[in-house]
Amino acid sequence: MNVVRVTHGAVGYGDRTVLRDVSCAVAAGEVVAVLGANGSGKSTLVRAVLGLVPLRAGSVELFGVPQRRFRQWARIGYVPQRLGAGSGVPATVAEVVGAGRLARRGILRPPGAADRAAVADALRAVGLADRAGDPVSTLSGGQQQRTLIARALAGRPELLILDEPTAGVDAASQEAFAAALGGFVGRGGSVLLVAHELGPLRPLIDRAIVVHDGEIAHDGPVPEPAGHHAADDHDHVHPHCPDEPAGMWSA
Ligand SMILES: Nc1ncnc2c1ncn2[C@@H]1O[C@H](COP(=O)(O)OP(=O)(O)OP(=O)(O)O)[C@@H](O)[C@H]1O
Repeated sequence: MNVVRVTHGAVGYGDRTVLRDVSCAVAAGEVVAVLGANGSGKSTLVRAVLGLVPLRAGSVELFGVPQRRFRQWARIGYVPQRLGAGSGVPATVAEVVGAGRLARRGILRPPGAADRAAVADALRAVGLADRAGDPVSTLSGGQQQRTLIARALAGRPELLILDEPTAGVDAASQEAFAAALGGFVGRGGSVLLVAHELGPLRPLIDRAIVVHDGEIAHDGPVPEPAGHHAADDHDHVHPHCPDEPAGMWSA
């Protein structure tokens, strides 16, 4: 079963077309990375999958259901790009992560034992259990990003959609995030992830989609960093984008 399927999707802003004709899918249990140059439309693709920007043509299915009829949003956890959990919000880490339970429990019911357990599990998964009571504003940028990932995990989603989850994040937080994602995938979760640099996430990625010039320029193995092409043992299995900048995919 596909948890995400985009068929001939076109998306734009105003009179600008960003994605012209995009078809791609994420199968249940798969970890798919969306790669591409700055401004190529990676975020636009995941926003279109989530229905945050409308399609001009084509269609999106989520868990086999046309997006316009899909209502089971608790099955999907989303971490947007550079949100900044701490910006002016006096909430504690546990409160922010607890917000990830709202879709599951409904806003008027007080949190129960299952909610508290899910929050504790999510905090442990990202290595922030000891910071639960601290204001988010006292955390580093990487720890704040981990808080947002814990919030998505706390909803016990089946599919995680992450937009550059490790951009600008310190090495310790990147490793903690990779471990949390590995645990999620090990329990059968599916992931669609926008990335610039894969870093410690690389071993988790099953397939890479490269967005280029409004279309999918590559859908297959993770492209090797450009420097590896010179190696004698380089197994040349992937097609190149016509003007792929050197080192764009370097981990
Ligand atoms: N809300 C918006 N209104 C108008 N134009 C937008 C909007 N969001 C994105 N764009 C434009 O659409 C293009 C694709 O943006 P998008 O954020 O999807 O690219 P990206 O591949 O995720 O880039 P980056 O790697 O820099 O995050 C860019 O030229 C961007 O300026």
